[in-house]
Amino acid sequence: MNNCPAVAPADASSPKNTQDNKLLGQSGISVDIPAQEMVGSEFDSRMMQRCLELARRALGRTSPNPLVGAVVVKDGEIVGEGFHPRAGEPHAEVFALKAAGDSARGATIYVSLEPCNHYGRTPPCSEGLINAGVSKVIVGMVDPNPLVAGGGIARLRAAGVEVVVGVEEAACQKLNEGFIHRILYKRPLGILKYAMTLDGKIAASSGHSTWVTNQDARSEVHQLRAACDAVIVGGNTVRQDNPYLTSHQVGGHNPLRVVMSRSLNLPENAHLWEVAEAPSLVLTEIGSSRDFQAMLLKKGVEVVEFPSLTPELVMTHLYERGFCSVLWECGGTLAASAIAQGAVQKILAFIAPKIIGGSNAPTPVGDLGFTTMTEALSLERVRWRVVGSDCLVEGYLPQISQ
Ligand SMILES: Nc1nc(O)c(N)c(N[C@@H]2O[C@H](COP(=O)(O)O)[C@@H](O)[C@H]2O)n1
Ligand SMILES: [Zn+2]
Repeated sequence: MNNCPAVAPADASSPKNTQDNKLLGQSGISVDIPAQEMVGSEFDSRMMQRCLELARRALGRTSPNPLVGAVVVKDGEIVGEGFHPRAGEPHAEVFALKAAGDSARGATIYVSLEPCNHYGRTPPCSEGLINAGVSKVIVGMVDPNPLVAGGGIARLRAAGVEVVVGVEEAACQKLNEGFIHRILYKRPLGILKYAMTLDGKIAASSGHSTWVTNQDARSEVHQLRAACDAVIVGGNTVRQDNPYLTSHQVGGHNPLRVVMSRSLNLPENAHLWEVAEAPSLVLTEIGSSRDFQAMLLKKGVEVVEFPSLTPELVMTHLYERGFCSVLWECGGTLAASAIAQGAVQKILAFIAPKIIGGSNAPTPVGDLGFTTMTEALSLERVRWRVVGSDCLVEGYLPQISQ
């Protein structure tokens, strides 16, 4: 799968989904390249792919910052590499320049995101590159952050550095679709993931659901968790499945495991209350059981009370915590509310070639209030691929007018 995120909305303050399917390079921020056309040589593409490979080493750990990789090339050879490890630490370019040392003078640097041009937690990379004497900068994508937004490229060009923009642009945007969404919409990207049988059920009518999909699909879900900042379930999922929601990867990142429960009618001994491996957060409403809250706090589980617990407010809360991407792994009722409230932009549906039947067996998305097929949400930029014996369908939701 290789598609790019929806970006460049008319109103970037809106948390709702967007139908605007333009590439970042085509809109809002001006970039002098036509999208979809190959920019740069095959060698440039290979170097940019190396940048993305380096960037992925920090998967799940950089929010609210992006994943960025950089490679310094001199006389056709890589002389320095780097990636951004986490917010507050130096940017990818700084690590790559440091590794290159004096060889950076007159060299070309590839970087998957436009070099920054502002004083944030760290100083501007544009100045660092100019001071190091690089002669050419090859950029994957323009930084949507309004503090940068083409300013890094302009600064470099003003200093006489040659700049090429848009090498492997779609792949660079895809890697940072959560960061882009966060910057443009002031919300994390919401990804609804579910696994269902060929007849559209996520469990048997008894509630039994282990396992709908094969091991390959479950490993893919573990990788997905490792790349996300948080994973959300509702109380029903805790009661019925008692999940761990970890990435099951040695040394891999674990997302914050979030439970939404108005009543706190939850089991006392759920796996999610074991926080040695990964942190947990319970979101509830004011007035829910103080005793249960005290028990959770004692076990190290964070509890936050809302006057009214809704997916929309939860996404606002997670944005304020600095998150870029949130995985909804909930049941159908919560999934429907999350979709209706614009808390989901992307769908990942694993479909297993199995039939369970049962008119009461649960389905992935509950009532959306639609009564005709013309109201159905048609996904955009749909891709699918086979994962073991299952099929994974990926797509983006259109904007819902409310
Ligand atoms: N080009 C580039 N390389 C990196 O390694 C980066 N982390 C970024 N990030 C951009 O700068 C903002 C964060 O700045 P501070 O880390 O706070 O100094 C981030 O929002 C991106 O716009 N860019
Ligand atoms: Zn920087």
